[in-house]
Amino acid sequence: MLACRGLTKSFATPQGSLTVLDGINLELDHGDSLALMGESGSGKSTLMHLIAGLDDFDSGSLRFNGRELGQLSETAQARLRRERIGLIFQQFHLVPSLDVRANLALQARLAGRFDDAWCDHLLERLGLTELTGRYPEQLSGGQQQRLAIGRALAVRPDLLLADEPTGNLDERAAETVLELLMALADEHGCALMMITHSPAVAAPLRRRYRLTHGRLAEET
Ligand SMILES: Nc1ncnc2c1ncn2[C@@H]1O[C@H](COP(=O)(O)OP(=O)(O)OP(=O)(O)O)[C@@H](O)[C@H]1O
Repeated sequence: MLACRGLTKSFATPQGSLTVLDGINLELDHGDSLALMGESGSGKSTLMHLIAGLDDFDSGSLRFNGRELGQLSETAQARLRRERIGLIFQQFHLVPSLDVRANLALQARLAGRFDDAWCDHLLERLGLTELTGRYPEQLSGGQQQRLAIGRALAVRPDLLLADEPTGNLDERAAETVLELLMALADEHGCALMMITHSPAVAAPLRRRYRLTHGRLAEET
């Protein structure tokens, strides 16, 4: 479903060009799950941003569902990503003026993929049914992150990208959120790529990769 080949990315800095990704090869299939680990500054978020289309790569190839992203128009790329990729960040990025149900449905509505029954199912699975009329500020951190997971899944994506999704949560809330994230990705058959610093968080995922000096290596 996702195939990166020889992806490179450098940033211009006052000290000169900084090569962050130096030939990344990676494949991810439906139902697969992968932890992306590495020191702070090793390029984990940069790689995720390239896959999500939040930034451009310098060279290499990025194929998603059999299509070379670089060959699609900006609009087609944006549509593909809006419809097929769900993003979850450490900060929840919920809309303060929308209640739980409206936040959950937001991306799916924008992508033209809203399904009432699927949203109800997600609310139920995420333990948010009783809270549907509340606003984000009336939720705990764990509840907010569960809602952000629901929003990403509401679109029925092929790929979920999660950047330290439990980084802002205490241990107990983190555990619940992770279990739900993995269970729902599994039930829905979508691939999951998760950035984490924690070996314990990475352990249940099918594969673990480490970024070092711009290169990606699988941990055995
Ligand atoms: N827009 C930018 N301009 C210049 N340098 C950048 C830019 N974005 C990221 N970098 C640099 O690229 C490197 C990789 O950053 P990135 O955020 O991908 O690391 P990370 O592995 O996700 O780190 P962390 O675990 O701390 O979140 C860092 O040295 C960072 O300073």
